[in-house]
Amino acid sequence: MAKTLSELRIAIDTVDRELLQLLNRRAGLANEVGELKRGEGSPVFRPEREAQVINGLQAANPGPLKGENIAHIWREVMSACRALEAPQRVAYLGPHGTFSEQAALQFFGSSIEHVPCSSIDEVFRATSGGSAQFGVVPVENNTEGVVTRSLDLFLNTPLHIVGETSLLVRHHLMRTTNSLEGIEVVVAHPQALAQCQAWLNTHLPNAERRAVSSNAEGARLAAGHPNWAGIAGERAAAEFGLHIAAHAIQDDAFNRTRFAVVCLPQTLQAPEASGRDCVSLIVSVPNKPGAVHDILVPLKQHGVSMTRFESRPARSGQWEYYFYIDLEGHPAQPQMAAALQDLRSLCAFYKVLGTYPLGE
Ligand SMILES: O=C(O)C(=O)C[C@]1(C(=O)O)C=C[C@@H](O)C=C1
Repeated sequence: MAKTLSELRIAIDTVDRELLQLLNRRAGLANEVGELKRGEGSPVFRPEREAQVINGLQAANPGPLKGENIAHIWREVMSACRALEAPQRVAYLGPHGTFSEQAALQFFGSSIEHVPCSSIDEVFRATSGGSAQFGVVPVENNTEGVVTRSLDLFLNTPLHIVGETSLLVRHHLMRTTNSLEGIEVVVAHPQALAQCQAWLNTHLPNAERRAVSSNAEGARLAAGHPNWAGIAGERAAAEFGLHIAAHAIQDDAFNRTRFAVVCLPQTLQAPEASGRDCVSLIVSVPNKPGAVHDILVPLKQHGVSMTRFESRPARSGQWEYYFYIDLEGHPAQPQMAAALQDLRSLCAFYKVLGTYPLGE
């Protein structure tokens, strides 16, 4: 005979008590790991280990929970265990409610100390100056392209990339009421204004578009001006007590933004191989015919895949460029090590920005 609701709830309560015991046993082990690491002076956060834990559990998952549920649950479990070892301070483009904050929480889980910053430059400064151990910065959007400020700051920073994560970005129009009537000004980050331009042209063609430092800042301003509207994520609407007057107004339904996680090499050296890794480089080549083609040759020869190739002007006044390259693999693999060695010998400038596990 099928179980009654109260019988099922009693069974769930029993399982929850078992989970509670097991989770605390896990936390106790993490505490021991923490002591061991303090003794050795080794880093608390080990992204390759966390990636291996999640990949391993997803592979072993018999269901009915989905693989993505497993990733969410264990990211939170490991976040709590990590915080027991030592609290991790994470800088991002604030204030509270931004997509950058959401990306930081998606990557590190919720057991972190928040360091909201007023600009991308400030995230780099806070992280290289030590007021945060890690920084989370946007690098690329699939509709608007690269976030040029982040790429330019990567060039001279002592920080390196130790992880990445990407978010499906849904922009909502928010204000003090839930109608579109009487909106005179739309305030948001320039990237959000650009990502919603077709919708704005159709629905609010006469509203002024005003760029501010973050979408959450736009939402904060909209909360104080009845004729203004902000464009931001759901968290910002909740944070500033705004109504969503129009949902998901981004022009591309699959609007994704990729974020890089950065830190000083003394906080965390390049993560070891996780099995699904990426190497990010910045290079420049001598200004001669065929030089860009030449740097691709070692990749082909050693069978290394390139997943990204961006250029930024070198600002030398000579039409020279820096190339931002992502390669799939890890320098511990002989073919990657050989490709990097050959590539380096062809470059006028060569900087490894980071080696890290591939993100979601
Ligand atoms: O294995 C470790 O090094 C741990 O510190 C444990 C643990 C975990 O909870 O599994 C926590 C933090 C690290 O980032 C990786 C994994």
